[in-house]
Amino acid sequence: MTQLADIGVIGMAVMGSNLAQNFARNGYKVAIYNRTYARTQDVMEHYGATAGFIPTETLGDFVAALEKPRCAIVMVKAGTPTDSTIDQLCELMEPGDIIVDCGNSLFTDTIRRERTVTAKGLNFVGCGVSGGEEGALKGPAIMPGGTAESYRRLGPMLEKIAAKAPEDGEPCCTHIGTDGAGHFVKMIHNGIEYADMQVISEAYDILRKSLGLSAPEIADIFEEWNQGDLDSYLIEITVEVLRHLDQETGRPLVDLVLDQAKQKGTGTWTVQTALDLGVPTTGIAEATFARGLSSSLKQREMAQLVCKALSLENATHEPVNDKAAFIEDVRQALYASKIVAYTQGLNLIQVGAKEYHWDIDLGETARIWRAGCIIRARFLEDVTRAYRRNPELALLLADDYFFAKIREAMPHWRRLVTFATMRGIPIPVFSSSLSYLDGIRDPELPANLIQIQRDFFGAHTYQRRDKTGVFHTLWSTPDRREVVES
Ligand SMILES: NC(=O)C1=CN([C@@H]2O[C@H](COP(=O)(O)OP(=O)(O)OC[C@H]3O[C@@H](n4cnc5c(N)ncnc54)[C@H](OP(=O)(O)O)[C@@H]3O)[C@@H](O)[C@H]2O)C=CC1
Ligand SMILES: O=C(CO)[C@H](O)[C@H](O)COP(=O)(O)O
Repeated sequence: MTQLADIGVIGMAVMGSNLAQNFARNGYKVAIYNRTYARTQDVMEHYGATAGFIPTETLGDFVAALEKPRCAIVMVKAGTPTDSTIDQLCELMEPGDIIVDCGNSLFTDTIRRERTVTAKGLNFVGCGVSGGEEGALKGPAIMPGGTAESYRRLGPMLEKIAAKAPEDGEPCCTHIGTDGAGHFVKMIHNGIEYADMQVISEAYDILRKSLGLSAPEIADIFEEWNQGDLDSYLIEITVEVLRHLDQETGRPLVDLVLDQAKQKGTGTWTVQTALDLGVPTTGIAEATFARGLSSSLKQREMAQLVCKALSLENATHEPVNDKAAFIEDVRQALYASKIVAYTQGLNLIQVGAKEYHWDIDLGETARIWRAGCIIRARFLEDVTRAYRRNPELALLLADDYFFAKIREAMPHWRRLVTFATMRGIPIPVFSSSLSYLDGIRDPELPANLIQIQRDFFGAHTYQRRDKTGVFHTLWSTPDRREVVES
């Protein structure tokens, strides 16, 4: 009798085919399926011989090829394609089987899908996977949601294919929480990814515009930074990218790439969720808006024309006297802004967990981000330690270790933000992160004025510093008497 598959993967594009190979390399028999069969054939042609796959042409064949209780991973385009694949699977699978969505699904979709699928007696796990093409193949960071029971069955397989942290060899996979928790955490991982990429880009921009450095020269600086606190996958690939020369022109490829950043949506979802939950996630928001600004072609064209006509294109040109000190200012601003982005992202996870009743362990979350995923960094070992010291830590930057780092960065950061502002170099995340810090530490924000303006035009009431209660001033009466609201 033909051996049945331990697990199946649907979707043979980059992520699904690599994930399937990863399972096979780890000793699992894997059934594979793709809507367009040619893609499955292509995978078989390239990897079939070594991988021990069971190729299937129809979803019915795919389901029939799985050992019971069946475990089917869906790795297709997020949104409607994922819905239709899950709907078709529900028709073919049996109670007790598990459908695992490993795509970048919106967590609220996952909550909805889990309800629908479990109502049919099947199990559903929304599972975040990060690491891109290479991670899927060699070991991604895996963020599964769903029930503890599903994790008992699925967890060992996922932990086996997950990345292992270099510090202790632990798998970068943990049961994040019920229903949409895994996709929620993956979404915020991506939001932090946006902020991390933006701060690296701001550093690159300042270095080229202020010091006139070439891409390979900036790569040398980043390579040095990668030996210290900033050691991370994103800095590492930036070094490679900045050194890469276009084969046709011999020029750095980065200089030839259009400055218009695209996005698939996870950053936007993070910001929308942050707004819904009222969590200030300014670094991620500015990073997302910066991508939007770069792609606002008509507006950019108009602004460039107007500024030229008004001779406003050049702000002051403060010279850089001490190049080494300046580069250190940039490094410190990058590091401090990164601490702020993580502070905000992790705060959003805390608030989301409360709202959606998930028991999310932030130390565990940081632990599984240490390897495999796009934001992997030495830094995450320090974040893990901070939450191990205090699992309830409400503000990462208030942890002793990170606060000391912020304190050290502060003069460099302020100097750099001032310099870039005077020079007219856009630094949306460097500057908004500094403002966030200045705001969150300020015992006297101007929100008192906003409250009283709201009371003036809308009778929205206010509270007072000097006594308890809720108050309203009768602004439209001649004596403007204050009344106590019940
Ligand atoms: N690329 C990355 O770095 C990462 C991607 N992800 C997520 O993983 C998932 C897969 O990503 P990726 O490998 O890049 O592939 P894509 O997101 O480009 O999706 C392509 C796959 O989806 C299938 N598909 C598209 N529409 C349908 C449909 N209507 N019904 C059934 N199948 C359909 C395609 O099948 P067909 O060949 O027939 O068109 C193909 O297998 C996505 O959800 C993505 O967001 C997660 C982490 C990282
Ligand atoms: O999930 C990922 C990595 O973790 C993907 O690479 C993600 O699609 C990248 O997002 P965007 O296309 O919006 O930049």
